[in-house]
Amino acid sequence: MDKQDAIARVEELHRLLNQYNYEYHVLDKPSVPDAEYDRLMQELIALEAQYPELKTKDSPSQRVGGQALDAFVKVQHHMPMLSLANAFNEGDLRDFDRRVRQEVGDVKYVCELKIDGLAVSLRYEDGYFVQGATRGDGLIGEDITENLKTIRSLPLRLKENVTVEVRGEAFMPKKSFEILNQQRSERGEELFANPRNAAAGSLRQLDPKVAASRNLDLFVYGLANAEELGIDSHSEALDYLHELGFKTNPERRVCANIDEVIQFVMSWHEKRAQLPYEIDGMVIKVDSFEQQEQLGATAKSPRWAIAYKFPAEEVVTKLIDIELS
Ligand SMILES: NC(=O)c1cnc(OC2CCCC2)nc1N
Repeated sequence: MDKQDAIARVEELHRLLNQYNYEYHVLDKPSVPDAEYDRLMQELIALEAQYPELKTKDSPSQRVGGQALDAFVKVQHHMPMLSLANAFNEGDLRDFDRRVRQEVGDVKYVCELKIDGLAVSLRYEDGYFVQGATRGDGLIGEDITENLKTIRSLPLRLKENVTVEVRGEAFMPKKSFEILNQQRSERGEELFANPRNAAAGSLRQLDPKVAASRNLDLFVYGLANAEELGIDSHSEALDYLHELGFKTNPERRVCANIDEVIQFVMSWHEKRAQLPYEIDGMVIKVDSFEQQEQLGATAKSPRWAIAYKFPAEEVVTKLIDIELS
């Protein structure tokens, strides 16, 4: 194949592989068999070997591209990553609602599952993933771009060529956690205490190949620069993120008042055991960005959002049957 044809074919392969990856890992609805995906990937790798100048950073072949690092570079967040104040019971939620309505009057809330993983910030420029970082102290995080690229539900290129700063939670599904600890137990290695620690430990690996082996996943839940994109509410921002190709959590609900919030929150206390990932509570946010602006934030946390923490279950320690020698 001559270079001109190769350029066109590589672009088509990027489009196909990104689409099939999106269908499989974001929609969980693959439209082609894995063998077709693998065949196209092999074709791309062969063309990139034949024409190295066609191997770009955003290529689907470069998800596990990075060399092992010596250390993580620090990153200053364009917009600080705030943390959440906590509510522990219905009264705390009603107090939150009262404070909010005193300030801004009638509000709608968006209720989301609180994914128990690691908060990350993702930067995209003209539709391309350019940098990912941990929360750190909220102002300065660690650059874990190469590790985040290994998460298959993280799009390397968006469906629109926009520049966005996105917040999300990287997590390890329960099944992946169990398999990982089973493997570590067989190798006599120290076990991870929970999926959150396993996800954090995986993303802090200096070698992306280790992160790639950990089957991490990602839900995005915030668009930091939504207002400059002319979006008026958090619920619209989440719909837009989904249209861009991100994986958003479908179990969210817009509630008209705190009674609906409380009913929804309590319904998930029991149901969460059936989820394929761990949640440690719910996050309640004022929907309107104008009202969020009016409410503002303290040094640490927004006044327009609160986390409701589920009571910790009594930890039933799973005795690992120890081979009695
Ligand atoms: N772990 C979660 O699922 C989660 C965490 N945080 C937020 O939003 C915070 C972020 C900054 C202000 C509101 N939403 C979430 N869903």
